Amino acid sequence: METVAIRTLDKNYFVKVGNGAMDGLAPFLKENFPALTSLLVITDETVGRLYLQELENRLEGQQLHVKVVPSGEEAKTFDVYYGCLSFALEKKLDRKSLILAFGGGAVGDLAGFVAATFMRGIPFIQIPTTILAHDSAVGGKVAINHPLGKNMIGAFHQPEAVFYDLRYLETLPQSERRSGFAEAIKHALIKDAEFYEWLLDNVTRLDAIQDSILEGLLVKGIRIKGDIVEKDEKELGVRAFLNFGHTLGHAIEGECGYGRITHGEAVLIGMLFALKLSKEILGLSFDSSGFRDWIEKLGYKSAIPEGVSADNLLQRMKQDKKSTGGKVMFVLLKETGSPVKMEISDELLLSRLNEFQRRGSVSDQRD
Ligand SMILES: NC(=O)c1ccc[n+]([C@@H]2O[C@H](COP(=O)([O-])OP(=O)(O)OC[C@H]3O[C@@H](n4cnc5c(N)ncnc54)[C@H](O)[C@@H]3O)[C@@H](O)[C@H]2O)c1
Ligand SMILES: O=C(O)C(=O)C[C@@H](O)[C@H](O)[C@H](O)COP(=O)(O)O
Ligand SMILES: [Zn+2]
Repeated sequence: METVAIRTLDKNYFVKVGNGAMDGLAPFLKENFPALTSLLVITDETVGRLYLQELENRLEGQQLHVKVVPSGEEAKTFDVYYGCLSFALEKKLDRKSLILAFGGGAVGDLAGFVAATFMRGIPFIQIPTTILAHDSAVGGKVAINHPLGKNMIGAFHQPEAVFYDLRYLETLPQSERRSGFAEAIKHALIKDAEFYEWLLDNVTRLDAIQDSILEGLLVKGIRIKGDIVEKDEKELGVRAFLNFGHTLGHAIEGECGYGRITHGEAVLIGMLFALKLSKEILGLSFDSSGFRDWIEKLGYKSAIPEGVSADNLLQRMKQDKKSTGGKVMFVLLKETGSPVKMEISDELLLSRLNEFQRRGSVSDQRD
């Protein structure tokens, strides 16, 4: 079991990571929230079916309400968000209530945004249940989607604590393991070349990452994310580096329809594209073939999904949160572990996107 401390201007909290992390939840509540009036668990249908009873047992004696939302990106809609607020009002939550976000990143983002806005902000705790959520549960970005853009309606609202019990990950489907691992690759690429090499050597199958390795790589990712968030909580500078691969990734998610492609898979395609731009523009020295062979073996798609238009992607990227005045900003790498944010012209983007699309599959994209 590891404990990672996160210190932001807004809040100091810890992330408990490991098998059995959840044993700390009830004592934490007792010690830190003695005047708690009620708890609202927000979870999704899948996680609820698998683990809600266990959570309820842990919280026996508490005034507990449960809101079950649809699984996946469907949870991050305005209607679901509004439904959660109505439920909280009907159940008479107050400012001494606390929300438990019990699920993957979609539930965490939704529940965190409910907590950020209910009565102008009440506390919440993240209880992540996916690999991806080693990223999403830390750092306080909470949001729902708009048809015109990913996470466009949101806030910064740090959790009181994160209890990351890795036993939950045992039931994760392969596609979700793959999605989550993409954010670990991102953390390595933006911050730690050695960690990236270690991942290349040690992670060769996503269905069989040994427990000891899994915990280590998730903790490493959390530390990388935590360090960046501590320096720049509200994304005025270096936090944008955590967006590596997301400029195109979010555009792909929007164009495909939220939930049709997982967040991690879209971000991985975005990282491939950003690596390509980094080589061309910044002379990044990087073994693309090795990278492609590796992600191919892990089962990632490496091409923009068919039928998605480069023009539409460009329009979406112009509305990205990093972009201003319609100028598209990309996170690129000077070297592995050394990101920079830079403006890329519409002309260059369109031409490289068209090229990237034409080349199709991963094995055709060797450059
Ligand atoms: N706030 C942030 O900093 C941040 C960072 C990265 C990603 N995100 C957001 O996170 C979301 C993606 O998160 P995610 O990949 O965790 O997705 P998710 O929450 O949609 O979960 C993926 C799927 O796995 C199921 N699931 C969850 N836990 C499970 C378990 N233990 N066993 C079996 N099934 C389980 C869910 O029901 C869902 O169907 C995206 O909306 C993305 O934008 C946010
Ligand atoms: O925490 C951050 O900052 C990130 O960028 C992490 C990303 O992995 C995550 O997908 C985040 O939600 C994207 O943020 P956005 O501001 O581009 O919506
Ligand atoms: Zn992400």
